[in-house]
Amino acid sequence: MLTIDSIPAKFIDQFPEGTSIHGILAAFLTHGDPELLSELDVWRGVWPDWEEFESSMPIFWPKHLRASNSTYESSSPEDSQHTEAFPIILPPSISGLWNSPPHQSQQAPTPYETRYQNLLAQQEKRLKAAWDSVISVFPGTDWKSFAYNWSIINSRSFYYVSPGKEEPADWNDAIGMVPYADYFNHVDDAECEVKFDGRKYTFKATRSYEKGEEIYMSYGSHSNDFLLVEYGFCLENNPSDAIYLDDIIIPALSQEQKEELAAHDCLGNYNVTADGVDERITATANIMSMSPEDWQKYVNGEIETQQAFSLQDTGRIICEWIQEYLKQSAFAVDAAKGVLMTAEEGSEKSTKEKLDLILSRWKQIQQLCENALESTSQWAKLISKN
Ligand SMILES: C[S@@+](CC[C@H](N)C(=O)[O-])C[C@H]1O[C@@H](n2cnc3c(N)ncnc32)[C@H](O)[C@@H]1O
Repeated sequence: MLTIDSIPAKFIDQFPEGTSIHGILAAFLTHGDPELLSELDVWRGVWPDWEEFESSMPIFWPKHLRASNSTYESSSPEDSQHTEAFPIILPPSISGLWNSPPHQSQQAPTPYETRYQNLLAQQEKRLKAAWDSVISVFPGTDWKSFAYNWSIINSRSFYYVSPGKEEPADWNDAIGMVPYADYFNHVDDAECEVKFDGRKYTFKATRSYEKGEEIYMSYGSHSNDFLLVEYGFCLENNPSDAIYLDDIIIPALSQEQKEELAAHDCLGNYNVTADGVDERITATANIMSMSPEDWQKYVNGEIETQQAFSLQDTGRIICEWIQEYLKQSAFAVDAAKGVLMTAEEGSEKSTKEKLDLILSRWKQIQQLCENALESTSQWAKLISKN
């Protein structure tokens, strides 16, 4: 394995404190001892090339295709600094932006971890921090070489924590590279069991495979927005696909409601899947439709759920939130189609491919919203009959 433990200490010690393991591994692949690196040649020989990352990962797309709430003007020092506004075409979990109100980002009383939201901004922050560290040690570093190695690690690493060490505060840094195991492609419900015993990985097929059949593994239960940003692809069939309603719900809450919800761990990360909404969304819709006294009784389990709130009121509020997301999706689809028309005139093939990918992602989101609407309205009606 290639981990922080296999890199010579004198290489690691050059980096400023706080440099991510991800950054040091990428720096090692870029500037490490050629003799040590030559041992990895066979493995590295079949890695994808830079062009593949450039075309598949939104972080490397041209600026007009990746408008986001990132505070980094650009992850690439080669990019010129544009100030003009670009249409928002990426899904909100990726861009953190909306085409029409609600456009505020999450206003929680205390910030919370949005692991599956603001994806591009979070990724740019990690890459930029790693880049700043590497150029402080190797000022002449070539941006593309480093960004390539950083992306290789980003898309091909496995969970790894050094023996005897605590898990790092940032889960993105619990990483190591497992030669050849990084050839596995991802499906959500992979028929392959992956185990890590603290030292080594084992991979075991959980059914028999035909000769030549591809064995997939699972990279985790990730939404398609996450897969697109981190790995450059979306799954057609993804049971873990989800969208988030935070930017719609949180601005509609009073400060007291936010504090109350935060105290019950029900503020933020409002997750919608094709099956419907999570309990936090239900609890939040309830706080809006119930008296404060009843809500207290309900969260403390002092009254039966069915007596506690009107399912129709709760269901109606939730459906309005999902409709709001659908409204946003119509704006983004129009914006993406507008960009597509200009791209077609200039017959820019790679731009067209990216826009087609974004449009197909939006289609998935719209279908997910429709399914969630259907299951929420059924749930509201069905249970109220009981
Ligand atoms: C760990 S590598 C997997 C092996 C990869 N095919 C290779 O050797 O380059 C992860 C990359 O594989 C691709 N990938 C993995 N699973 C995929 C899938 N289900 N559909 C499309 N691309 C996938 C993506 O480009 C992703 O960034």
